[in-house]
Amino acid sequence: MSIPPDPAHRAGAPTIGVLALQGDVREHVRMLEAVGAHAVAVRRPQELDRLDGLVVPGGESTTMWRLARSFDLLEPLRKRVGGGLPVYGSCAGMIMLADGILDGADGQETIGGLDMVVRRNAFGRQIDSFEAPVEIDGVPGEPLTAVFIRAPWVESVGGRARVLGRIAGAGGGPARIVAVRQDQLLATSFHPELTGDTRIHELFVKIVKGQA
Ligand SMILES: NC(=O)CC[C@H](N)C(=O)O
Repeated sequence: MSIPPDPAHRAGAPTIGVLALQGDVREHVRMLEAVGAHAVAVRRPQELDRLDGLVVPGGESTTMWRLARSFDLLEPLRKRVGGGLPVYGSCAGMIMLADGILDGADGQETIGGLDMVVRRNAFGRQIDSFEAPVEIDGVPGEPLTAVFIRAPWVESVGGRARVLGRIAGAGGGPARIVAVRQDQLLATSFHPELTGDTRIHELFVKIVKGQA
């Protein structure tokens, strides 16, 4: 079945979906609209067809995985990612894009596609939520103020995955990877949609348009 073009579609604006199973969907829709994309919430497999890009929001990755499975979205999502759909995953969304997870719930699966292993809830109890300045490759200007909420970090990347940003380790510990890109896939441990800073969404829209 083909879906008629959306009348709200602005000329030249890419249509970017926000996976709306769970998590902070509205905030991403707002940010995407602010940077000139046409943003739509998606929760059905056929809604993936008309997308130029997709955001997988933060939330809770175990719940998101379970819902994706019961809405029959996991396989269609994997197919679209495998076919080159640009996807940006934030926090739980980063977990959903990872090829491997540590400390996942029993049997927890991901969409995958990004050659990295992430550790869920990695930053530990005392600092469940915090903000830190992060410099991101490809994001000009001041370091971003990154908001971390029970965030994962990236243990390792392989293949064509490229580290875009790290934060200094707590108490002199090792720096931790918090932003990764592999071709048209982008992932951050943090939540840019919760700040007024649109630079990560701008970068993603450029990736969608083939300009970055
Ligand atoms: N803010 C978030 O998205 C947190 C992610 C969450 N801890 C998870 O494992 O899914």
